Amino acid sequence: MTTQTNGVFDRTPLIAGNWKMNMDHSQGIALVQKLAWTLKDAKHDYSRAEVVVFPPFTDLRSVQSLVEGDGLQIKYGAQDLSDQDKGAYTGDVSGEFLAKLGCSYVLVGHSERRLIHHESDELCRDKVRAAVRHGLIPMLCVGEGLEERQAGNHVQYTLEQLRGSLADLGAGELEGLVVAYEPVWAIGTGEVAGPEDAQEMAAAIRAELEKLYGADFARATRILYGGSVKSSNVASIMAEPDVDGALVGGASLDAEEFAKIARFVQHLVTDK
Ligand SMILES: O=C(CO)COP(=O)(O)O
Repeated sequence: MTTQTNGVFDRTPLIAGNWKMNMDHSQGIALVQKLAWTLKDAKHDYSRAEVVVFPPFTDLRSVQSLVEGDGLQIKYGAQDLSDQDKGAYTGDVSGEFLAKLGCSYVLVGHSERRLIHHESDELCRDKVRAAVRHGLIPMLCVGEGLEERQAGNHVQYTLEQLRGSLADLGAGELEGLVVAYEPVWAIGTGEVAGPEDAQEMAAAIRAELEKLYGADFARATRILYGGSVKSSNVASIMAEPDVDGALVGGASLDAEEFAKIARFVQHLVTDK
């Protein structure tokens, strides 16, 4: 990933849409089609801002057919995966199956999984490992709640999550890793972390990655911000040197708004 730069480093910005539990497969196809058309009309350059969607599992086969059939440059991934490859794990989905569906990425440890499904750092680590085993790029989500933010422990808390979710994994296994910083208090609330908050954490995450895996790894790793990102606030967040993209929830369900976010980012990169 060395095409366009974000600030100082060679990192292609990444705009990702996490649909969460929204959009059945026919709605999902319509959304991807509209997104692709909107970006095409705007002459979006995907090499300057990568665009990825994370539909529900049940949409993935339909999205694959559309993307492959129409030769779209939009990439897609799953919102979760099992830490196991196959067997008696009712309701779970293997990374092997996701790879067969053409997924490029997979979210690991989204706060809604950590909080609602009580996923531990250790489980997230095993999921990261499963993703890598099947050639999927893990997009590891970390971020503090309101309590840690108010107590001023947010950096320490988030870095602990990061270390725990990557424990015992080597740099060689993690090529392409993406980290998404999503403060829980900013998700779906309309509260956005200030650009300086996003930068503070992104820089701390990068410094930690450097400690763990060395400078080259840290420099190459993309760190996204997520939490109430919209076309009206993405520019200021992306202006920060360590923020390489956005993980967008609600606003990614509106093709025009999501395309606008991707377009803004592409322009920022071009103009930097
Ligand atoms: O959780 C998020 C993306 O993964 C953020 O969601 P919102 O953009 O709806 O706040």
